[in-house]
Amino acid sequence: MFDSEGSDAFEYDDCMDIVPKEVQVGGSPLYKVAKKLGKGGFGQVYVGCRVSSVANMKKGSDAVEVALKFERKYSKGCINGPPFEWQVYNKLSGSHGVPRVHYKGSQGDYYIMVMDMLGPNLWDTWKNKSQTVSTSMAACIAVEAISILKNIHSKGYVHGDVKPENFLLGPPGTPDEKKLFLADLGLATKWQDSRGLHVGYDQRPDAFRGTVRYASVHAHLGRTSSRRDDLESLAYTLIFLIRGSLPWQGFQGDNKGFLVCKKKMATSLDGICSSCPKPFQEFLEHVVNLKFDEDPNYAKYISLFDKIVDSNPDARPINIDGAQKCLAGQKRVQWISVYDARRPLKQRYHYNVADVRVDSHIEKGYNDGMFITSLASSDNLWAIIMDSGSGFSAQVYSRSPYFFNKDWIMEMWEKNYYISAAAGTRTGQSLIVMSKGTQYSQQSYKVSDSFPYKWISKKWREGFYITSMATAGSKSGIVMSRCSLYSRQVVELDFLYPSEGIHKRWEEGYRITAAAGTPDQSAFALSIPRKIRRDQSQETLRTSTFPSTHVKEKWDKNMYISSICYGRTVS
Ligand SMILES: Nc1ncnc2c1ncn2[C@@H]1O[C@H](COP(=O)(O)OP(=O)(O)OP(=O)(O)O)[C@@H](O)[C@H]1O
Repeated sequence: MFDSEGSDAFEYDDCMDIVPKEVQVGGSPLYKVAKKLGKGGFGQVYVGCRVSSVANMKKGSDAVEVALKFERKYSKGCINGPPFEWQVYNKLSGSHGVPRVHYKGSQGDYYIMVMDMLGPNLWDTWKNKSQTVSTSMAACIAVEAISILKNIHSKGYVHGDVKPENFLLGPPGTPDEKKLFLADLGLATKWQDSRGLHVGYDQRPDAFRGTVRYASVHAHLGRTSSRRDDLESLAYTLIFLIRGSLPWQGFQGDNKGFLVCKKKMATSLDGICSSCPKPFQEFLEHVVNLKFDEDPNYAKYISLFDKIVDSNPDARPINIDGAQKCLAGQKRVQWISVYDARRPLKQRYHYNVADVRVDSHIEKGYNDGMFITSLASSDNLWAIIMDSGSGFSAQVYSRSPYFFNKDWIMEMWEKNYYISAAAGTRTGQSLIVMSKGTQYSQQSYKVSDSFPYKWISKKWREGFYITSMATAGSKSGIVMSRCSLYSRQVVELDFLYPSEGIHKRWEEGYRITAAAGTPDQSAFALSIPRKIRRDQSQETLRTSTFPSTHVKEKWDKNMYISSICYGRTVS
């Protein structure tokens, strides 16, 4: 496990380590030491067969066959007493995806752990399966491994040596044979101190711990381990299992670590992931961009593999219960609607509106003295909110196959109309509404592949405020206007609904003034209005279907939709 490239790189002299023939430690029954199961940098693992029982044996620790992990006293990892791994197992043993340790103690020259007997590791499985695993198997390993790392991380630890050899399946022929475990906690470290704070960052370029082939670039560079490193190693593990190799294999000699690191840094993500299905590259992309102390979004990573994990549980080669639990508490919500307290007004909503019906709904609203105030799109159908309280004096709109049809917008700007609402469909069409009577004096918009925070900041400095936001697929369209409506503005952006952020902002006097959602992000512009209205209350609602009954209940309380967006957000 220490500075090794992979299990194929190990060489041992079996005669050097003669483990006892029988073991009894820490009040355990007596075990006969049988077949060797595996061997790593420090430890050797054998099957132990129970030959006696002890009084009051706890359930689970009465197994007839166990795994015995031997570590030589005074070896590198045990200079100051029992291996550090023991302490980590005290915290993690038996929790989701971690083998259970029943007894531990020393005997003769060894520290010995008695643990659940498990099945083959993923390295052996990979070797026996013509050195590649199916996409379906890799996807199941991915999601379940992410949930196991989430569990280990939630207890304050980083595993530190994520690789195929350390993932074990349950024993063949038992109900656990499709269950995944992550063993070998010998290189675990704490990322969280006893007060729950993140450990401090440091870098010691000479201090490498881990396995060269799967180590994160940060680990190569000697940076303090944090959760991102386990996830990066997991990404390399998965890619290795699918492709059968990684681009930095084959270096030899004293300088190997350095050369591997250099190659890792120089190889593009496309190059590392070539011939892997897209979710694996997306996963790698997410995790290599994690900051030292950033909270990984495990649920989000798991959902990247949604499309390639078999929907039929029986067809899955690995059990993914842990991953599903991880997502279970994560209610998927689609609609986010924002309500403002207003003086009574007439408001109307239309949802699931197909293109052909857009004109008739809008015309009817215009005839009844209403203007469009918010727009959204779900599954290429439109949601249109119209009301009588907009203050607009005239309005035009345009549906187009492009996300923001520049020519039409320029033409309408010339005529003193300003964009007052916009929405885009998953496939890139847009519906743009421009109005007169908006209180805007100048306007600018930007369409981009990622949220254009830099551009927004620049525009803020020039006196513009976000006045509309829309998305089309993963593209964002942000409209900013010079106006005297607000005195300050901020943006809350999250993979989830940024509940905490929004509540904090509300307390500071901000109100949501624009919202947009993509399949994996939601964005809110929150502003402090210049004119303080008497009742400034605001509420948000997240629902999986269009909130038609809720809207009516809100109207009864004089709360009216002020923004609405649709995005597959997770809360
Ligand atoms: N509980 C278990 N049941 C079955 N096999 C096991 C068990 N624990 C470990 N093994 C086998 O023994 C191998 C080495 O175990 P482990 O990784 O714990 O030892 P190590 O010396 O710390 O190894 P490394 O050098 O890889 O860190 C594993 O890859 C696995 O094949």
